[in-house]
Amino acid sequence: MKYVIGIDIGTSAVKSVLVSAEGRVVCEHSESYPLHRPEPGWSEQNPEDWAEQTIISLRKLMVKAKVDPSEVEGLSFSGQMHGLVLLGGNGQVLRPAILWNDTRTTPQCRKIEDKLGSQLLDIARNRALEGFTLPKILWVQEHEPEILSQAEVFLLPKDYVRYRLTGSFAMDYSDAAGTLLLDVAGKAWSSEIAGAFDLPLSLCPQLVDSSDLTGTLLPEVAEATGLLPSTKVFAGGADNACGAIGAGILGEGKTMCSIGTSGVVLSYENRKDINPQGKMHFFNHGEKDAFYVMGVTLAAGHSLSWFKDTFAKDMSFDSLLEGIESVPAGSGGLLFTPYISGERTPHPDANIRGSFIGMDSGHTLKHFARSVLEGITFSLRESIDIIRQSGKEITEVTAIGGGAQNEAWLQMQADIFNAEIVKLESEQGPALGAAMLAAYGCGWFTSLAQCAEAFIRPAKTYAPNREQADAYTELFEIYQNVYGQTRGLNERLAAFRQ
Ligand SMILES: Nc1ncnc2c1ncn2[C@@H]1O[C@H](COP(=O)(O)OP(=O)(O)O)[C@@H](O)[C@H]1O
Ligand SMILES: O=C(CO)[C@@H](O)[C@H](O)COP(=O)(O)O
Repeated sequence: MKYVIGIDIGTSAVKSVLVSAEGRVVCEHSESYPLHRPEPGWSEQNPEDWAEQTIISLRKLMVKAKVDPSEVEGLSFSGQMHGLVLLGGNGQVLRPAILWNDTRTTPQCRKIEDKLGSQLLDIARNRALEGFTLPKILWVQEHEPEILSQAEVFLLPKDYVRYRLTGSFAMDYSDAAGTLLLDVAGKAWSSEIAGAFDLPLSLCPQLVDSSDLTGTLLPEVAEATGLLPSTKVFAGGADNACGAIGAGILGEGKTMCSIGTSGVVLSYENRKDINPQGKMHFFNHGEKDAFYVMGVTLAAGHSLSWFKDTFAKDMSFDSLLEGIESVPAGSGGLLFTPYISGERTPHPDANIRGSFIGMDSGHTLKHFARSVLEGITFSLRESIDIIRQSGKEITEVTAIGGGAQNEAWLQMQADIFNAEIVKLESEQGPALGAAMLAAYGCGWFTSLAQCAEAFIRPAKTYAPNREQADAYTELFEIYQNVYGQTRGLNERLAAFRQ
């Protein structure tokens, strides 16, 4: 039997999956690492933790799976997007990585908009958002100039791990698209954008396609993981691009909803000339020369894990959510907005914070749990609506990520999105997508779409329930009012956030 490995460098953990030539996930292993919040709004991780835990995770995967290392032909990566890793001349990490959910860079975003004006949307196809990489580089330029002056190259999280496994630098287009330094349609680093901020283009690594071979394992890594040094390492892609591959979003009209730490609604796009005017992200796909539009809820799964850790620490997700289907739509008049770390789509606002509106003495933990799920799903519906307004039809959505494990939540997505929800046999979309890039890169298939036919298996479909969907249409309208009604209050409260 032959195998490939997909490695997802997530925000909370690295997940490795061993996938057989028939597309069966025969073994998986996960190792977590900490996230540091040294100041309000900051979010950092230690790149060494990603590298160490990836090696540990691969070793444990190989021990558990008991397969001969010679049967593992290749591996590839999926990674949390946008995180800035700055490396010096010897490849040493110069400061902790600044992550996608770090919101310190509002002034740098305004600076980018002022300097580039409409050029930004014309070239990078995306607006300046706190989570993207260029604002983070400008923050370091302004606050830690001595660090930037030592930097030889910047990488994104999975590129750093790949560098540690192979010794070579590269970045694929799907991840480079989230830096704001890429000419997305032209597939090249933008000298206009880099030049506007006095950044040398040499800071940007070599660009590759997601399925390109970037090397083989360093001998010491092979020894530590139990793999062979000849194991082929393919570039990989952004977690959302890999999630799209792992969910079979490989053709016009296909849409997915991923609920991980963040939440994402993503739709395939093969036209490179569309310009969503910054309302949605527009990024390169992991499939060569394809694209996707995407809306992001910053704290989707994170809202639920925050709620559980704060109010029901000793409960598992399953026990917290047990019986929520018996709470009616609208959670007894309780409405939650998931803005606990600010928001992106449709409100790019680092200052907004979440709310529970309508708390009543009759509400129980179950009402709160259901309203958290409803608020997260309403926020994702806002992205669905923007995509529908752009002329795309969305009648079916493939659900992936940790949030796709709960049946009641999947039914709620069908009711709130007014679309059929397809659950797959494995909700490990990004890691599976990374494994598919390796399988395609190894030449097992002639296209990713052919690989998807062999690897992706739908498990169950959830159809909208008319009565519930009608109730949600009314509730969604109320939900959409909360942002405007609470924005001013949150601006005033920001001074008290310590
Ligand atoms: N049993 C479950 N039921 C519903 N949601 C869950 C369950 N387990 C995890 N989740 C949600 O999934 C999220 C983690 O998803 P995952 O895709 O692993 O995230 P990431 O890749 O960002 O680390 C958690 O924050 C939680 O909200
Ligand atoms: O910032 C974005 C996309 O633009 C996030 O989707 C990150 O890529 C990480 O997401 P998780 O998979 O950890 O939720």
